[in-house]
Amino acid sequence: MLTKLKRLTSWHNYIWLAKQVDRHKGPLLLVILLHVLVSLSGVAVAAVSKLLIDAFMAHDKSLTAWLIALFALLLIAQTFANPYLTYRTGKLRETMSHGIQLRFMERYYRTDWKALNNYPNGDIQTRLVSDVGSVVDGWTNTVPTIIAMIFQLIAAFGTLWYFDPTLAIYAFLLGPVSILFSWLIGRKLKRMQLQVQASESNYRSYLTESVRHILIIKTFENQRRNLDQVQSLQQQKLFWVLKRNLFNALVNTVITLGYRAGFFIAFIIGASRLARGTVSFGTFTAFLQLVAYVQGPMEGLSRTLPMIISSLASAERLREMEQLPNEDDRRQVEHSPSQTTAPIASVDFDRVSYGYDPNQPVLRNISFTIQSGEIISIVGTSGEGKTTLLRLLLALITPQEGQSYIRTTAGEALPIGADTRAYFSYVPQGNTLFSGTIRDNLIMGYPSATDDELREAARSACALDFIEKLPLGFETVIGENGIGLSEGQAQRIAIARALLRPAPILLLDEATSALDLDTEMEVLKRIKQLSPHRTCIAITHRLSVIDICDQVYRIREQRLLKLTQQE
Ligand SMILES: Nc1ncnc2c1ncn2[C@@H]1O[C@H](COP(=O)(O)OP(=O)(O)OP(=O)(O)O)[C@@H](O)[C@H]1O
Repeated sequence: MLTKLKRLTSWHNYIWLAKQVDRHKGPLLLVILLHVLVSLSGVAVAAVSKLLIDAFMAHDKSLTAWLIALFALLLIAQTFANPYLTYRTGKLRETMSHGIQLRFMERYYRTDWKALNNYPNGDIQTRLVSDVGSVVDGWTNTVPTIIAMIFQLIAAFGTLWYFDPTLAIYAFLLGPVSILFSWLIGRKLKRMQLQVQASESNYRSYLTESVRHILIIKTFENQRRNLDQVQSLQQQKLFWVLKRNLFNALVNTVITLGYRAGFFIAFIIGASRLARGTVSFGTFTAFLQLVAYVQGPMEGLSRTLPMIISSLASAERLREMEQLPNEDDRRQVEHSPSQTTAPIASVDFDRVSYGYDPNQPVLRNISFTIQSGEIISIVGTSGEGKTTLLRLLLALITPQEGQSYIRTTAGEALPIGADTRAYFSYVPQGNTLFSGTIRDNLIMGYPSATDDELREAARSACALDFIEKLPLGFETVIGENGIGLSEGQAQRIAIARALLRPAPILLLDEATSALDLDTEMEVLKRIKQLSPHRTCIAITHRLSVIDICDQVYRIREQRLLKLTQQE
């Protein structure tokens, strides 16, 4: 925990926070300026009110007229400045958080896939929404408020000093003690803020998962248990939120006590001096307003501490994501292989070993050569490492030992990495459709596909018939995860999506498991007849499919074995 606290206040966080505002300096300066002007206008109103009362008392008509006009002008300016400030702050907050969120997502997509496995969806969402919000609030609210308060404090104290130095000193009394006190207890507050954020993340992660798995919760009649768990996480969150709030309330009480005591003493002294005639009515009126502008900022500055802590804690959490390793991007290729790369000759693995935990290999010393156009089947019992092999091909994970290449007909050997993903099209296990139309889903890997290409891919995946029977055809809107379609239909759309992408190697991870045997055979035959031929690596549990494959491999005890016809 102590190292966490040290990290929180490390200068890296301040530098990171400063970088976030780089592209918004102009609008931020405007917001700060408006904040300062609004604060100073309060002091100006107090000063003018004093001069106006004194001018009234002195029966100075021309000065009174000028001051009335100035007084009205200031009040009108205040009325319009506030809504304008709210508008500008709102705009800055939105543009800033959109920018940070966009950069976060860009970075997220480049992050090593395995490193992201440690972060549940809810946690990522908390960082993306709450933490970005807290960082942006720090810039658009806390920083301008602090600067404006400092200006207000100096101006109010200076004005009061000018009118009556003794009253100024009383108004200032105890303020610095409050500020010092609040900064001293800041350390404890930091610890609580981190706990609040951690409990918030756990809670969100659980809610996200519960919503995603509603079907399982209902069918396993797990509602009560689930609600109990929600309640228990709520209690944990409540505990830390209340603890922090209680602590904040205590601190605020002490600060307010200092503030009130200062006001009380200054008021009594001011009133008695008014009675004795040593201060004017005008000065006393100004004092009543200015005392608030001296003590208000001091109180406010003490109260900004939790906001600063919260922004720092969020900066730390967002930086943590940025520090995750990048996936291999030695040669980022942003184009499709059909346009710029030579046709492939083969995919080669040379003594590749991999384990999610390096001490426990899932695959060991795997070697194979798959020639272009071949259809390969990989079989093996559950948990042997078949999906892991596809992940290695897609460079989602990197071998701990050995080499893997794509060889082109031009004789190049391209090491498999993030950039060689352009050679692959993939149908993962499970339902991976997005909400949107069927067309939106199909063109994901090939946005410029023509209608004919779309229909051809759907036909090859045995999906055209049922799509055309839908009233809106390819424009039919489906829900998240393909809600509204049967499992087999969703699978055929996922296959069509992969076929449409102009990539020479097709990876199927139990992609036909929800299809009946005839449809499965039909889909695989059509893939085999595709022109140009594609290399296809299919994981399957159905031995009947094996007949149409050129090679069959089995994974057993971490090894890859080539099966002969007899086996
Ligand atoms: N993200 C991961 N992190 C850690 N271990 C993992 C991860 N994914 C898989 N494993 C482990 O790696 C091993 C191989 O898993 P893999 O998914 O490759 O098996 P599989 O042969 O495809 O199984 P199935 O036929 O059930 O899909 C398993 O022991 C599994 O627990």
